Amino acid sequence: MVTRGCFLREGRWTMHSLPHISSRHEIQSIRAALYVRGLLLSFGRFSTKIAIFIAIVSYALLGNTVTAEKMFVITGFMNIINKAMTDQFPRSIAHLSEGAVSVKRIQKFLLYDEVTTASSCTAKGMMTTFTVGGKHRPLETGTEMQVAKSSEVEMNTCTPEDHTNVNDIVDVKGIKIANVTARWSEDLPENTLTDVSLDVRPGELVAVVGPVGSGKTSLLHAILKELPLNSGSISVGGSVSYASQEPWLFTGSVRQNILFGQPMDRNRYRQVVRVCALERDFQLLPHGDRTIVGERGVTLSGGQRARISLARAVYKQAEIYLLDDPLSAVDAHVGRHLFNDCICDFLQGKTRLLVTHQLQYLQAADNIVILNNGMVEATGAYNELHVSGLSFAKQLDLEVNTKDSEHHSLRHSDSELSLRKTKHQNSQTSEHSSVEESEPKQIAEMRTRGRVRSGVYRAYCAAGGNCLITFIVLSVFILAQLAVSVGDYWMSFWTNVEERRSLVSNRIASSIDGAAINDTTTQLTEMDVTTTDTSEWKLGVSTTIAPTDVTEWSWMPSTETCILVYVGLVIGIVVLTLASAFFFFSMCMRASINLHNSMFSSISRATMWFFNNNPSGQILNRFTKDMGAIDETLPGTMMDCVQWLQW
Ligand SMILES: Nc1ncnc2c1ncn2[C@@H]1O[C@H](COP(=O)(O)OP(=O)(O)OP(=O)(O)O)[C@@H](O)[C@H]1O
Repeated sequence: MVTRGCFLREGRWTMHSLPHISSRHEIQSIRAALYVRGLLLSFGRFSTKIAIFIAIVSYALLGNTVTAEKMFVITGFMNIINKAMTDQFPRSIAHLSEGAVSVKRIQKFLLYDEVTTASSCTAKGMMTTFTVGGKHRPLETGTEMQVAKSSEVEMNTCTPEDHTNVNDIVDVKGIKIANVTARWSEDLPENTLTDVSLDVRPGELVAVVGPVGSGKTSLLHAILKELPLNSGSISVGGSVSYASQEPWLFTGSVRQNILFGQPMDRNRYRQVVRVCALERDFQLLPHGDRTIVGERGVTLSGGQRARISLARAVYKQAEIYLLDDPLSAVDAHVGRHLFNDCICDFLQGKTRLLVTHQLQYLQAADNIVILNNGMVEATGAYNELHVSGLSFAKQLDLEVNTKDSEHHSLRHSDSELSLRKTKHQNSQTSEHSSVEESEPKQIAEMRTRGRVRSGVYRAYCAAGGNCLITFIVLSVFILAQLAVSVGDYWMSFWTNVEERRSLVSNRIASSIDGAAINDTTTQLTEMDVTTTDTSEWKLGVSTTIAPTDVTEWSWMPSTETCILVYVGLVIGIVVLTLASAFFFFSMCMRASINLHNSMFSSISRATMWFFNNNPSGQILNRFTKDMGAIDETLPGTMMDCVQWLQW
C-alpha cells in the first residue's frame, strides 16, 4: 500500500492538500499566520490596560510634567493601535499568508516549460499537415479549427485546440501518417510507435488490430495530437469524432450524454439509438433516455456505458470516426449488430479507423493494419493478409473462423430475435415516453439545517484533545478574565485612593495655613478618611494627623504599592491572555488534524457503495471547503466570540 503509506507519512495534509494546499511549508506558514492572528486578537484585551497603565504611572511618577493633553494623546494612540491590531490587522495577516501561498503556486505554474505539440489538424475540411523532425513549419495564425470548435462541447469527440504549426493546406480528405515515431515519455526506453506509415483514404473502413499493448490506442492518440511525435507527420483531412476505449459518462441524462451539447436532430437521434442497440436499454431504464446516469445516477453496465459512449461519437456529424475497441464490452450478437448497423451501414461513406480485438469482423474492413510492438507488421486487405503467412495473420484467420462460427450459432438465438422484434416497437415507445415523461430530478446533497446539536460541540472538543485539555483551556480563559476584572477593579480602587489622597492633602494644606490641628482632625472625620498607618499622613511640616474614625479606612496603599500591584496585574493579564490564545489555537489545530485524519481513515475504508452514491466532487468538497472552514474560519470566529463574551 504505497499510496496509503504516502498519505499516512504526510499526515493529514496530503489529502487536504489536493486542491487546496500543496506542501508542508505552505501549511506551516498558514498555521503560523493563524497563531499570529490569535495572539493579535488577544492583544486587544490588554492594550487598553497598558494605555491606562502608562497614563496613570506617568501622572503618578512625573506629576505635573505629564499634562492631561499628553495623557489623552497616549491613551488615544494606544486605542488606535488596539483597534488596528485586533480588528483588520489579524485578518490581513491570515490573508497575506494565504495570498503568498497562492502567488507561489501561480508562479510555479507560469514557470512550467511550454508544451510543444507535434501534430496536425484540419481546418474546415481542408487538410493541414504538421511535420516534425527537421521539417517543422509554423501554422498560419488565426486558422479556425473546426475540430477545436467541436471539442469545446464534446469531450469524447475531441481534438486538441491547435495553436501549433501547419505548412500545407491541401484539398485532400482522410488520414495520412508518414514515418511517425513517438513515445509517451522521454524516460521510456522504447518508442511507443516506431516508423508508422498509414494512408486512410476517405470513406474507408480501416481496422487496426494487434496484440495487447502494441500501440493501437496510442496511434489514435497520435492522430488526436495527444501523443507528441518525435519524427514523422500526421495529416488529418476533416473533423474528427472519437470514441475512447474507456467509456465515459458525465452526470446528466442518457440523452444529454449522447447529444453532448449538439442540437437535437430527432431523426438522427432515433437512428443512432437504434444502431447502437440502446432501445432495449431505454425500455429497462426507469425514465428511458431521460434517466440520470453518472455520479449519483443510475448505475449502468459496462456494455451500456460502451454503447452510450459509441452513440455519442456517432451522433456527432464528422468526416472521420476514430473508434477505439467499441465492441469489446458487448456480447457477440450485440457486437455484430453494432458492427453491421452502426459502423458499416450508418457510418457508410465516412472515414473510419476501428481498433478491435474482434477479428471476425475484419473481412468487412477495406483495409487492415496489424500493429506489433508499435510497428506496422502488415497492412492490406483481408485476402492479402490471409495469404501472407504472417504469424498474426494466421491467428487472425484462426480466430475469424472460430468467432464466426460462434456468431452463426448465436445469430438466431432468442435474444437476438427478440432484440430485432422489439426494435421498431421500442424506438416508438422510447421516443414517446421520453417526450411525455417529466425530467427526473437529480438527488440533491443532504444538508442538515437548524440548531447545531450538542453532540457536534462534544465531538469537536473530543477531537481537540481529552477532557483535561479542554478543562485547562477553559481554566486559563477564566483566569485571564479574572485577571482582567481584578485589573479593572484595582484601577477604580486606585483612582479613588489617589483622588481622596489628593483631597486630603489639599484640605490639610489649607488647614495648616489658618486652623489648629484639632480643626484639621474634625475635617478629616467629615471626609471619612481613615488609616492605620499614621506615617501616611505626615505632612511636609512634620505634623502628624491623627484620624478620628479609623474603622472606615482600614488600608490605604501608597502610590508605589498601587503601581506595583497594577504592574503585576497587567503582566498577569498579558501572560494569561496570550497563554489562553495559544492553548485555544493549539486545541483548534489538534481538533482540525484529528477530524481530518478520522475523515480520511473513514473514506479509505468506505465500501464501493459509498463511492457509487457520493460524487467525488462532494467528497473533495468535504475535504477542502469544510476542512478549510474548520482550519481557518472556525478558530478565529470562536476566539472572537469568546472575547466578546469576556468584554
Ligand atoms: N496515456 C499514456 N501515457 C503513457 N503511456 C501510455 C499511455 N497510453 C498508453 N501507454 C503505453 O503505450 C503502450 C501501448 O499502449 P496502447 O494502449 O496504445 O496499446 P493497445 O494496443 O491499444 O493495447 P490494448 O489492446 O490493451 O488497448 C503501452 O506500453 C502503454 O503502457
